[in-house]
Amino acid sequence: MIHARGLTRRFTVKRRPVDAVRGLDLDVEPGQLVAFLGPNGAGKSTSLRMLTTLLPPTSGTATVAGHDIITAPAAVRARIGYVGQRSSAGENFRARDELITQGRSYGLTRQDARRRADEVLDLLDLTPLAARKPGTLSGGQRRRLDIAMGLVNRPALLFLDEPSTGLDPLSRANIWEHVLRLREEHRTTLLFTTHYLDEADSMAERVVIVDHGRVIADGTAEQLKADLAGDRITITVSRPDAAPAAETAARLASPDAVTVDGQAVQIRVPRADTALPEYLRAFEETGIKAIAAEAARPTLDDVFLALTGRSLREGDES
Ligand SMILES: Nc1ncnc2c1ncn2[C@@H]1O[C@H](COP(=O)(O)OP(=O)(O)OP(=O)(O)O)[C@@H](O)[C@H]1O
Repeated sequence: MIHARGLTRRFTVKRRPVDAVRGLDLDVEPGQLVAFLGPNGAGKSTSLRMLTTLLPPTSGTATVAGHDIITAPAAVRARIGYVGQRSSAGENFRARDELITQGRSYGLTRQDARRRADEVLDLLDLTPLAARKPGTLSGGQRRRLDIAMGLVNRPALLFLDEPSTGLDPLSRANIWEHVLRLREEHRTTLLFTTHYLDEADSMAERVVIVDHGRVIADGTAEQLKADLAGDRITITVSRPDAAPAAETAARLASPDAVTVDGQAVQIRVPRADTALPEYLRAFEETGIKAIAAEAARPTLDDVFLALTGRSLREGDES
């Protein structure tokens, strides 16, 4: 469904080059649900905009939904849907009319455009809101309308750029319910970008992590966590400062696997169940009293940290 080779995009900002995407290779099979995860400025949106023909690449090639993005952009656009970060619906027309206009722009007859508008309203549970103007909808309802707009042409492949950013948890869950239904009922191939680690982890069957315009990891969330991050154990000690405990821990683990946070020492290990008793024994032997211990499975943030030395959460806050 997507075959991209060496896609790059350079912008010039104040006469300086900015390499937003530095050689994207990506193959997505029909029906896959793929998350594009990365910090601010990693090149996620630029990649999506190239794959959807909204932005010409500086170099590289790609076929999307069977057509070349450079030589046959209209054929690509006819077969895909794109839901950008900003809402695509205007303010002045009713939701249903927006959808009809969208259908007409794809060459549907007035009658077919109306029929399709009603279908997508139903698919996104928006029928009761069909006569409302987009500006009067809540954030979550409006995002659903954006998705409906992206589905008017029955795309085999839908790109969603941060579909749930800025929404409250309930609206986020609701958006996902609809996206998953779409996939189940229509086998739509889905590629979405997100900052939310939990969303990529729980929703996507495949996670592509990008940083500084490059893919730095690609696999199922489980694979990435098992291969790159390992488990994390946290031991809290009775002393106010855990630095001596960290020194003891570093004798059993590699020093960069150990971090200190106040009274707690965190250690990255391949398997927490066997490692934890070893560390507790070592602490006891050196006269360090542990008052609490816990083991945690890794998150995708641990994967990103292992790959880059940075936290994806830091990127979120910036
Ligand atoms: N139109 C543009 N002109 C100049 N620079 C741009 C343009 N679009 C993107 N960039 C730059 O390219 C880099 C990648 O941006 P992009 O929006 O693709 O990242 P992103 O991963 O989608 O980030 P975010 O999560 O913040 O949306 C950034 O440094 C950004 O400032």
